[in-house]
Amino acid sequence: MNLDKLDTHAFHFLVDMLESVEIGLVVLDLDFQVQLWNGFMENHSGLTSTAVRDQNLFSLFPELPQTWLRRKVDTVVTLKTRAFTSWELRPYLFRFGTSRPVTGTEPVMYQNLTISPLAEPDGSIKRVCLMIYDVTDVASSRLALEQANKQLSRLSITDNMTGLLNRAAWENLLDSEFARYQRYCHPCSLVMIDVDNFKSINDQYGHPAGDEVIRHLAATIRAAQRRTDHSGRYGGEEFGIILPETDGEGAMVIVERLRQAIEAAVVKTQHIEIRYTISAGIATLDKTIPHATTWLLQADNALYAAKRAGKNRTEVA
Ligand SMILES: Nc1nc2c(ncn2[C@@H]2O[C@H](COP(=O)(O)OP(=O)(O)OP(=O)(O)O)[C@@H](O)[C@H]2O)c(=O)[nH]1
Repeated sequence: MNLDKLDTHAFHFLVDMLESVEIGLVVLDLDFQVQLWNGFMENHSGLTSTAVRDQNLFSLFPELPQTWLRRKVDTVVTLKTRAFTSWELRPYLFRFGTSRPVTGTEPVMYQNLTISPLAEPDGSIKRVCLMIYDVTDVASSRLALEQANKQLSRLSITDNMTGLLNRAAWENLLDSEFARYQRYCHPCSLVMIDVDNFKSINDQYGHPAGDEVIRHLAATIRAAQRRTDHSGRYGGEEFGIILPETDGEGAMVIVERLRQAIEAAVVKTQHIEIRYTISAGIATLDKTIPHATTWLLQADNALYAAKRAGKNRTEVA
């Protein structure tokens, strides 16, 4: 655009456009005194251009990231080039509200920011222009998509009925804990748990009541475990718990506490009260176990030994 040839009329509607454009425009001198503040900035900050004129930006907005913005502006002035920051790196510069909040986040306007050097006729830089773009819509759909993807990946590793890990996800962790033992030799125990006489619970009270028992056991396991333990639903009424940093004795204490809690519990469902018990098998890793599947087989064998020995008990491989 050739500014020399601009008549007063053209100048007037150019200023009008700057005032009404849906982008925030702020001109600052090198001491961060505000020289220009357009309509977008007035509307969203609630401060008129007269009120901010010649005021220091950081006094007006003490919450601005001062060190960061000064460094950015320094680079723009020194290199005489534009700088750009996307909302993904810094969600916003000015904390403005929005009428279109992003689901699950606070209602702030997401912003992209461009900082441009404004050259004087002699080529020197004495001012910069901040351009603030409202990208809340873009951010909103991107964040919603990310949330949906996160939920999908959570669903793909979760057992629907119990909320514990499903078999595939749990077996992956079994493999990783086995590999970790090979490298660091920290103690690690595996527990397999099965509801006793579950078929007769189903037969006597019905399948939905059987499901309640499965959910009850899962909730009791979840409540008993440490954050570092990994529990999963291995099959119908069979569960596995991996106990990192736990030797055989430690595992026995944990499992016996769980077994006794289950023995003492009552599952109340549709006016019936169900009591049930569990059997458990423990296998603690040692150097003779060649593979994760062998480890699992040992815990399973211990579990069936517990069943054969009369149920409602824990056996060690
Ligand atoms: N309600 C319900 N039952 C299930 C589910 N998955 C498997 N089952 C049932 O669980 C029962 C398992 O029975 P069995 O493997 O014979 O074992 P059990 O009766 O528990 O006997 P022991 O293991 O020897 O104590 C079968 O009747 C399956 O139909 C489920 O998700 N919900």
